[in-house]
Amino acid sequence: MNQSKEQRILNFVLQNAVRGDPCSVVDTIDKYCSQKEWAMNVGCEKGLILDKTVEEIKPSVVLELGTYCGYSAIRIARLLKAGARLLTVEFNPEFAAIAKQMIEFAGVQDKVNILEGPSEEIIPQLKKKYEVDTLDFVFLDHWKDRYSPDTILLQECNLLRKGSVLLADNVICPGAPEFLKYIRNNPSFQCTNYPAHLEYMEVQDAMEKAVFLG
Ligand SMILES: O=C(NCCCCc1cc2cnccc2s1)c1cc(-c2ccc(F)cc2)cc(O)c1O
Ligand SMILES: [Mg+2]
Repeated sequence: MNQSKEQRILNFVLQNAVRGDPCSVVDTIDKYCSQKEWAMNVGCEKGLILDKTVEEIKPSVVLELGTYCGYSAIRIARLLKAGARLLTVEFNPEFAAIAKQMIEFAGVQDKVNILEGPSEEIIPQLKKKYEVDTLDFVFLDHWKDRYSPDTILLQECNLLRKGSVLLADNVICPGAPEFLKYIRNNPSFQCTNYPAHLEYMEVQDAMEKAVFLG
């Protein structure tokens, strides 16, 4: 049975990156996906916006929606302080299995917990099952039409506190128009747009940051 693209990316990392070195894993994925096969990692340009946001917040508890191969989970986890943790949610079991191996190879597995399932099921479990009080940072990178319902769900589950930061990928390409409409018209959020390019392409994209005002 021939390999999936995600398996080929993982194999390239296992053969070319440095075990235990998250930066080399991130750079190796970017090298493969810019030179050989495009894949929907947040990439290096938007990855820098993600890095700066994490460095600014210094979060203790992070939620990522949309793990894929683990690229952004590794980017985030490498910047987390001792004791901080990342919960990352993936819907596709194959992707979750690839991400687990990628995260372990990078050596950040002690900071990362991969949760398998749809966001609308997982989010309501975060407090009781995953012992979350509130979330300091949420990276939205899953189904684009789930961004606004899941932002509402996070509020309903009392998972946001004054100052919680949401960062959404792809608000231009593929686009999340309903989310932008919702979040920019909501007085409980202070929004900032960060124009960028679609990963590995010369196509316009952007990230949207939204700070919850409580
Ligand atoms: O779809 C994208 N990401 C979402 C994958 C959703 C799977 C999940 C659903 C779900 C539900 N619940 C919990 C966890 C999860 S994970 C995506 C797509 C493009 C893209 C694709 C073609 C193209 F021509 C131009 C851009 C670029 C990107 O950066 C992306 O992130
Ligand atoms: Mg994305």
